[in-house]
Amino acid sequence: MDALEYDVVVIGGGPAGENAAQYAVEGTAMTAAIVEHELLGGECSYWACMPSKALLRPVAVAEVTADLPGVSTAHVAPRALLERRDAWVSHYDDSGQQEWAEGAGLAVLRGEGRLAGERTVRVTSADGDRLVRARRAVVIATGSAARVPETYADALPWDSRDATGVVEVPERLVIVGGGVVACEAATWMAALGSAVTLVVRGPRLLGRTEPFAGEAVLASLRERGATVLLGTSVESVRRADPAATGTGRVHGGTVTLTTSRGELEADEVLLAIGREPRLDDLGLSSVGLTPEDVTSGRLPEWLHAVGDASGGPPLTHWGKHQARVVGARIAAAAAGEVAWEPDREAPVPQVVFTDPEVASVGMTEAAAREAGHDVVVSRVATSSASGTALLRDHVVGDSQLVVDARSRLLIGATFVGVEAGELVHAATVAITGGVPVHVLRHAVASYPTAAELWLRLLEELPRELRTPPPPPAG
Ligand SMILES: Cc1cc2nc3c(=O)[nH]c(=O)nc-3n(C[C@H](O)[C@H](O)[C@H](O)COP(=O)(O)OP(=O)(O)OC[C@H]3O[C@@H](n4cnc5c(N)ncnc54)[C@H](O)[C@@H]3O)c2cc1C
Ligand SMILES: NC(=O)c1ccc[n+]([C@@H]2O[C@H](COP(=O)([O-])OP(=O)(O)OC[C@H]3O[C@@H](n4cnc5c(N)ncnc54)[C@H](O)[C@@H]3O)[C@@H](O)[C@H]2O)c1
Repeated sequence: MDALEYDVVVIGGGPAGENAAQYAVEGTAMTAAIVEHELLGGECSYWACMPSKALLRPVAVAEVTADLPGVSTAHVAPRALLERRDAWVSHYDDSGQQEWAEGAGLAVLRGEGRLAGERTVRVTSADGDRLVRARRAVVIATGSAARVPETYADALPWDSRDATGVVEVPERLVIVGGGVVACEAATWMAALGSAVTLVVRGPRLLGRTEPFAGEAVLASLRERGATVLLGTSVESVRRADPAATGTGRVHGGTVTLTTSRGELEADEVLLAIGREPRLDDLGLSSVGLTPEDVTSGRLPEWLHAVGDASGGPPLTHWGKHQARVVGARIAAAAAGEVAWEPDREAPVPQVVFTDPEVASVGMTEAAAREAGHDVVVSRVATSSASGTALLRDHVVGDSQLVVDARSRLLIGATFVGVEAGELVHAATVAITGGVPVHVLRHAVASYPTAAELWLRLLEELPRELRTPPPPPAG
């Protein structure tokens, strides 16, 4: 079998894979190929970020109009909302992405990619197998898949693809999980008309964020009619006539869940209990590696992993950042150079697009204390700046900074409420740049913008943090 040859071969054409390929060869004479077995653009473009945010934005705007005298109240129009989603996923057609890739000088090889030895990828498609050799590097960018434990498998539950690709709106929807997918999906499915029940194993929603953030989302979901059962585990699941009807359609008859609080009946059950890197069946053993080697970064110099497949935070912007770093490393190594990288580890921001919005970066207060920081916290109501208060009548939620008192550096921030997703970026910049809080106080926000909340947060810090730390004794 004649092998194709490229400098760089990327397995998986999601946002991480695309960025790794682009950054590795851009401005060089090198060539790159992306191997993709589904839609170029990946989970994010067709079944995750894009459709979910296309569904959530009109819902959020309607919520604001209901809380903003001076405009007529808008209502969600389910059919039009689903059409908006369909437009944002290009009707599940990736020809636009293919054009982008070709324009960027990247080859797209359609088929399933598997490692088949050092610097070698076997691509299997309906046309048969092809070997593709990488002169310099192979990048694993195969993303992640939703977790579906055995208990649920026979009931053919919905996963996030069904929720973002919803076609039939189930009358009664049970969502298992209390994380990001569960909270966001509960928001748009309730807006589409489902009676939503969240079954949450843990004691709170959004367990990895500050407790006050999960509490605000809990109150809001209950206010809009969702039932949220905290501290509840699912013991068994049965379904009448399960049927593989297709993505976003109800997968059969009534589902009965036996939980630690009794039985629940629903027309559909959405599993939102986390994702796992897609590393099985990737031919890792052909180069003596296991999935754990990939997620712990024990890789030979020619092999890289980026995005969800790397086991890092499963977020598009983080995967793309990793991919740009890896791409630049590959390009620099090919030129006999070493890519410049900052000493400070980049913090990972995340925005949860619920109402209220939750945005965070860096460490929570509890994580910072556990890591041994001398923690100072400043927390204010998000409504406490004129610029935030103006945006709607009832601005709910708190915002908080976590500061290391010794270094005066910001190490974490959480914003809940209006413009949270925009407010958090200043925190990301401050942490990335190592800007101490006494300097940050001199970054003046315009009046009356939401960013003035920063002044309120910095004013709440102890006065001694308004000056540089005293020089070390002796
Ligand atoms: C419902 C939902 C909403 C989300 N919303 C957000 C959000 O708002 N913001 C955010 O930052 N993150 C969000 N995420 C997370 C985000 O979707 C992922 O972090 C992101 O898609 C990861 O990108 P990736 O390129 O690593 O993987 P993916 O996007 O999963 O792409 C991997 C690609 O590899 C292909 N592939 C896999 N195996 C092979 C193989 N063997 N051969 C060939 N091709 C292969 C797949 O077909 C796929 O196209 C959301 C996730 C979900 C589930
Ligand atoms: N806006 C965004 O950035 C966004 C939106 C959606 C998804 N995502 C990404 O996708 C990833 C996956 O989202 P997710 O919500 O599926 O995962 P998650 O890790 O956010 O939440 C999983 C939830 O399921 C619970 N859980 C885990 N195992 C369970 C079990 N066996 N039974 C019952 N409950 C169980 C956990 O306690 C948690 O509440 C997230 O980590 C996130 O990074 C991001």
